[in-house]
Amino acid sequence: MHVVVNAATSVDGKLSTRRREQVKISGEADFARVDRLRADSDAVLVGVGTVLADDPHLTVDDADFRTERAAAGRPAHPARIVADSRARTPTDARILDDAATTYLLVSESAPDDRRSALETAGATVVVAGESRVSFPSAFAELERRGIDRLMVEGGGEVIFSLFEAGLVDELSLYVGSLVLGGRDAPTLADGEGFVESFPSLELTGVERIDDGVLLTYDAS
Ligand SMILES: NC(=O)c1ccc[n+]([C@@H]2O[C@H](COP(=O)([O-])OP(=O)(O)OC[C@H]3O[C@@H](n4cnc5c(N)ncnc54)[C@H](OP(=O)(O)O)[C@@H]3O)[C@@H](O)[C@H]2O)c1
Ligand SMILES: Nc1nc(=O)c(N)c(NC[C@H](O)[C@H](O)[C@H](O)COP(=O)(O)O)[nH]1
Repeated sequence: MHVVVNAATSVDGKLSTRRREQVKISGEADFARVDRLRADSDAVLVGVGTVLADDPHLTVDDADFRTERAAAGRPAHPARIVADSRARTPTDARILDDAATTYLLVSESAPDDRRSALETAGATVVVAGESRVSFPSAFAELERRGIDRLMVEGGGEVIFSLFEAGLVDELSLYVGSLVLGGRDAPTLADGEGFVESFPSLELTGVERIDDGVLLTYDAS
């Protein structure tokens, strides 16, 4: 599986405010680039933290991109994936509508009633990990289901775990020209943090977009 992490941060490295409210950091051109990245992917993954904070839809906006996918025999939208160990995703979340397939990655500790409520709401549940979703085994299962190109849109907890597991191949980071501040605001990679053997990246691109800059890295 090829994993591309895409996110937008403020110049001080924040994904959103200390209240975890969604902030539109990207401008029009960068959101168009993100839409292209989604259209080129078999699936888009976020953590349950992002679902609870943003209620995202994670579909392709551009009709031409959807037509292109259909012409290639692919569904109009990539599959959507939520990492959600305890099946906390609300059953009325936009990500569960029938616009696209939605996989819910849960752990063995997810309550049965929550699992079946979310299956009834349209999710395809994949169990991977004892108390927390294990991305290596979840990705192996998703690969068996035909997902080769995965886009990850955050948030900071999930992105840290993917770097920790050595599962990131590419990173595209849009840095918007604003300061969000906040010692408790989510950043690109939160989690426990590294104290040694820091993942090192190779800078492959620097491009001005809207009033910010897009940095692309090879991480494999
Ligand atoms: N600017 C951007 O590009 C961007 C992108 C995305 C999100 N955001 C913002 O970021 C914030 C959400 O980020 P977040 O870090 O709180 O949430 P997140 O990374 O989206 O989700 C974190 C949750 O995922 C679950 N999870 C399951 N398996 C995991 C694993 N192996 N490793 C890590 N997490 C795992 C955990 O909950 P369980 O233990 O219950 O499973 C964890 O609390 C929101 O404010 C959102 O607006 C911004
Ligand atoms: N590239 C990017 N720039 C931003 O300024 C921003 N706030 C996000 N945030 C990513 C997060 O995952 C959002 O929840 C989805 O971008 C919402 O996706 P929809 O529009 O509902 O499909 N992503």
